[in-house]
Amino acid sequence: MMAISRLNVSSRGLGLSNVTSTFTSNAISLPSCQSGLRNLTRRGLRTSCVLSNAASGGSGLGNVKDQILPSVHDDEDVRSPSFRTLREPRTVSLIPCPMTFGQPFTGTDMGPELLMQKGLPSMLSNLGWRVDRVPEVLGKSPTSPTSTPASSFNAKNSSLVGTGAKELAKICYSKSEEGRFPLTLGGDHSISLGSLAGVLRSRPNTGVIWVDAHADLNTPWISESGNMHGMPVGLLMEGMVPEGKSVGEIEGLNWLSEDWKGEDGWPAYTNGEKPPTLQPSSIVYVGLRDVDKEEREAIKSLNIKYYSMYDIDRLGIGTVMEKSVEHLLKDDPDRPLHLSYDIDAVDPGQAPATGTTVRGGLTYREAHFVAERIANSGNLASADLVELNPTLSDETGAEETVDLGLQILTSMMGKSII
Ligand SMILES: NC(=[NH2+])NCCC[C@H](N)C(=O)O
Repeated sequence: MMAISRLNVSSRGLGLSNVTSTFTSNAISLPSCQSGLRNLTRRGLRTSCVLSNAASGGSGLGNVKDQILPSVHDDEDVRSPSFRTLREPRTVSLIPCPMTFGQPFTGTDMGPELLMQKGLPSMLSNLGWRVDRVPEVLGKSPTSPTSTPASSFNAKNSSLVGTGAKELAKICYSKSEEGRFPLTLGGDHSISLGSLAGVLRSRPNTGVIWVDAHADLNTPWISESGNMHGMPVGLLMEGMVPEGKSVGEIEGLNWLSEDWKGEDGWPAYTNGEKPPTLQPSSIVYVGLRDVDKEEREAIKSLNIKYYSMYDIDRLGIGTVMEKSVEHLLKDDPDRPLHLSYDIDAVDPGQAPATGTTVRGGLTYREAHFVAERIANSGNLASADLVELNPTLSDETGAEETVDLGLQILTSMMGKSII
């Protein structure tokens, strides 16, 4: 036990620069991972290479592989994901959302296609899901950032982000209404403004698990960067908008204002309905390690539940996830849950291909466990996986990150070891 936890802690210490440069030199001079292993072992990084074999689907070292098997347990078994808040037959709506205007890098739009090409739809059907493939959500006009006037708010590309999020919100809303599981593939994390708003409109009592290195609790009134991938939680969270201001006045976000007139797929708020919001008690953060000053203050003053990397080191991921699930389900065991998974929650050693890497993240197994435990709650009803950007790492790192994304997705959708 001691040995395992020490190994975890030390693998957190492998910084992006270390790991990436090791892979970079291997990628150029050594074609196979077997050769990579020799180099890595010399540097004492054997774990990382075993992971890269696992990620590449089992080729290479002996029996290291990742199998996609649905659970064989019966409903009584606590390990058996039942997705019981959904309508039968259990259907996942797979929503590719390659939108990237919430942060500065291009390349985040490649995530959905890579995940699809690598077989996500058939993996999901092997897990027992009916798969409803939704056409790409790209957002409508304005079509290019150059045609967009600069936002008068500290929210870069807000018209593009907001219009795109509205399109996604419509889809997540209608799929949730049909009792399906909206599974959104980003794109940067600003898309979750849309997925979460859509899901919350249909299922207002949804509880949220936000797995991320960052809190994404900014608003244009407090953000240091103005990047909207740092704002999806803040824009929906009750208590984050200053007195006398409203999210609906931001360009592109009028669909979140109380006097929204309504359009096809996103009706006006009538009969006392309010625009979707998230209560501070309805979210749990897991994996935080890079939180802006104002976000920290908001987390404390709103009493938002969080488990930072410090807490994960202290308590272990098992306890952290028990407490997270218990926090969200204590008052309503039948509450639907939404899992928003930013790949940058994972340590850059295992997930280098993303835009805002922060050292000291979740290990490979912790990254899986988070998804497995939420699936096993039986309450998971919607999810996002965001911020894969294969252009921000060498080829090996890109492939490992996409493969890890696929494994996290299949874990949250019910893949089980036994
Ligand atoms: N989803 C993300 N990667 N978010 C990063 C946010 C970083 C920083 N807190 C910001 O607001 O700019």
